[in-house]
Amino acid sequence: MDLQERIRLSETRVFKTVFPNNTNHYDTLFGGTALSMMDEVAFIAATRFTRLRCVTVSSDRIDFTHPIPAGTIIELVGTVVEIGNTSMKVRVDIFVEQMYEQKREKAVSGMFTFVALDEHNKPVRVLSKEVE
Ligand SMILES: CC(=O)SCCNC(=O)CCNC(=O)[C@H](O)C(C)(C)COP(=O)(O)OP(=O)(O)OC[C@H]1O[C@@H](n2cnc3c(N)ncnc32)[C@H](O)[C@@H]1OP(=O)(O)O
Repeated sequence: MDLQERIRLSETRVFKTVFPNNTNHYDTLFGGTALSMMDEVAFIAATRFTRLRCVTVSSDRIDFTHPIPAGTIIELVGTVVEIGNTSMKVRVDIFVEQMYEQKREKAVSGMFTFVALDEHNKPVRVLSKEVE
């Protein structure tokens, strides 16, 4: 499998509803909850890309550009966008959709870095020689 195919196949999409148990006193999705969901989706994408044990080593800038109201549907999309030696960057976007109309927009975007580890928790190469 070539690199582009591997990136395509590891793209990870998760839909969720924004119910009141995840909202703040403004009746919008709590930012910390959004970050947790994003890290999880990024983790799944990194794991599906490498099929190795992956840990989050860093999160870069996260932009919250639109509030996410209670009673909406969100889609989180995680994509591997940069591959290092033992690390990789995964971008996660959150799109918000209205339930009862065809309206969708990007609300949050952020970048997470993961490191692949061996069974002794030592960093290992993300890609085998044959994929490179
Ligand atoms: C899914 C989860 O819930 S994971 C839980 C939260 N995460 C964790 O607990 C991880 C804790 N951190 C660690 O265990 C260690 O920092 C490790 C094992 C990830 C990395 O150990 P290090 O000694 O920093 O490893 P090392 O210096 O060899 O760097 C490994 C790679 O990570 C990159 N890296 C290390 N720190 C950072 C950082 N802060 N930001 C971006 N990249 C980093 C390095 O550039 C290197 O990348 P490359 O091989 O592609 O060039």
